[in-house]
Amino acid sequence: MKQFFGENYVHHGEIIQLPLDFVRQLCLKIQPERPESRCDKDMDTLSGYAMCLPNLTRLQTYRFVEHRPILCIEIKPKCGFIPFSSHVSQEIKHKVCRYCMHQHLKVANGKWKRPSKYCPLDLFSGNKQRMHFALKSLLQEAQNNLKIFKNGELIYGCKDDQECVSDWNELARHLKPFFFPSNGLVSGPHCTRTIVKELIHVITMTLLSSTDACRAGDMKTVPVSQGRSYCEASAFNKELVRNGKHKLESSGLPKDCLLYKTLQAQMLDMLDIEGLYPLYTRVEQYLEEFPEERSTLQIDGPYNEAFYEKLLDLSTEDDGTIAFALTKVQQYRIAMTAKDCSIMISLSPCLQDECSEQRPVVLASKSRFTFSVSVLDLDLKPYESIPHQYKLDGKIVNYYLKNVQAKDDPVMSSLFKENEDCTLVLHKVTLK
Ligand SMILES: O=P(O)(O)O[C@@H]1[C@@H](OP(=O)(O)O)[C@H](OP(=O)(O)O)[C@H](O)[C@H](OP(=O)(O)O)[C@H]1OP(=O)(O)O
Ligand SMILES: Nc1ncnc2c1ncn2[C@@H]1O[C@H](COP(=O)(O)OP(=O)(O)OP(=O)(O)O)[C@@H](O)[C@H]1O
Repeated sequence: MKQFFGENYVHHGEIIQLPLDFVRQLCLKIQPERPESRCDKDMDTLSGYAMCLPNLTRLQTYRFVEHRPILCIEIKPKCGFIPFSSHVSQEIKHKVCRYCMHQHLKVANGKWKRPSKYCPLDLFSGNKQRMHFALKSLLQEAQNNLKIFKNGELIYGCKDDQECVSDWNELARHLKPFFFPSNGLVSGPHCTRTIVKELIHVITMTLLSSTDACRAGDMKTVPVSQGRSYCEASAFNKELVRNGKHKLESSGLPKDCLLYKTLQAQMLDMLDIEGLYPLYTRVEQYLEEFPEERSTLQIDGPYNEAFYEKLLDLSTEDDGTIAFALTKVQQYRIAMTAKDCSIMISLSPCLQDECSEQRPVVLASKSRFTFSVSVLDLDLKPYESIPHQYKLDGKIVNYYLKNVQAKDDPVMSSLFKENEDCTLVLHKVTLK
């Protein structure tokens, strides 16, 4: 993933050996702390190996400022484009993004209590107004897309499935010394709003800031212009339409910022899961016939130079070969990974005379910060998860069409009203 994001933003960690007894004890200790929804996954307690990663809630580049207070904002932006593939069978997928559709299914399944107004297409638009709206929406309903840490400790966002810290006044109290160090701002709702605005501004600027070159930088996946640059379900878009404006601005992302690189990696999903699934089936059938080929085809790695070279073929013309199917499957896995990773932005206050040209600096109205950005959770999504992706895609779209779009449509909604007359009411009956 370093090829896509750049050397400095991906921390591959180090493999370390641990005593088995320590791992067993650790597993027992963390198990009760794990969110319920994650309990289907277990820690590997038998290998005796672990990955040691740097603490990304800390600044990554300038160790000497480590003693300073540090803020870290973690954003899981999710998929920032609407599929442009001709394999898409439902028109709605060309209009409403997956995140916005998925919100309805997640609320119905009880994963979240309320839907979020966040739409990834607003964040990835590069338009400051839309980005501001997206970030504000994340602050209103953080779900698993936003966390804020102060000195490494979670101060805002969901700890687990149940417990969420989302009090803006409390957040402002934590942030005030960072943004208004010499005070001068009275507390109250105005103060809270001002601080939140400052925070959003700083996040926007860091997300749009230049990052170092990466190897895949010249790899033109797909121009953003090919798909729709806004999502019809975005609350920002709906508000514009209500106000009689129909053209949504998309300023485009600077080509060297981390959001742009993330989006390019996501866009390696060129065929959409609907176009990809038959290719996955082709690979599966081939493997059934020639199981010994699995390692030659590098299905499970090694993710080396040869693997990377194959990813560079961006053609979408299917020549019926296994090679074509496999390339698309592996590109899809990269895209999936980029759709589910998190961006960590660490900020540490600095004084004007301490800021040199070598250090990236972001300015707020009354303070300035040195910062670092990193990408987290970049282990490649497994080949085996493709059938699950295919099923989930169908579920998300069908749920949306049945329960959301149908209700917005006047003809369908009258059908629903008629159906309401047929509601079966169950009464409790006491048997004597
Ligand atoms: O499919 P999605 O979009 O729901 O993404 C899953 C995430 O749900 P989200 O939508 O972000 O709430 C999901 O997030 P949570 O664990 O629910 O916070 C995981 O990141 C999951 O990845 P993996 O299967 O654990 O490797 C993610 O699964 P993958 O699709 O990335 O495999
Ligand atoms: N190196 C790190 N530095 C700081 N925080 C981290 C680091 N790695 C993970 N985290 C925190 O832990 C959370 C979960 O991490 P991550 O998503 O990588 O785990 P996972 O592999 O998906 O978890 P699971 O074990 O449940 O499968 C992240 O969202 C982040 O808040």
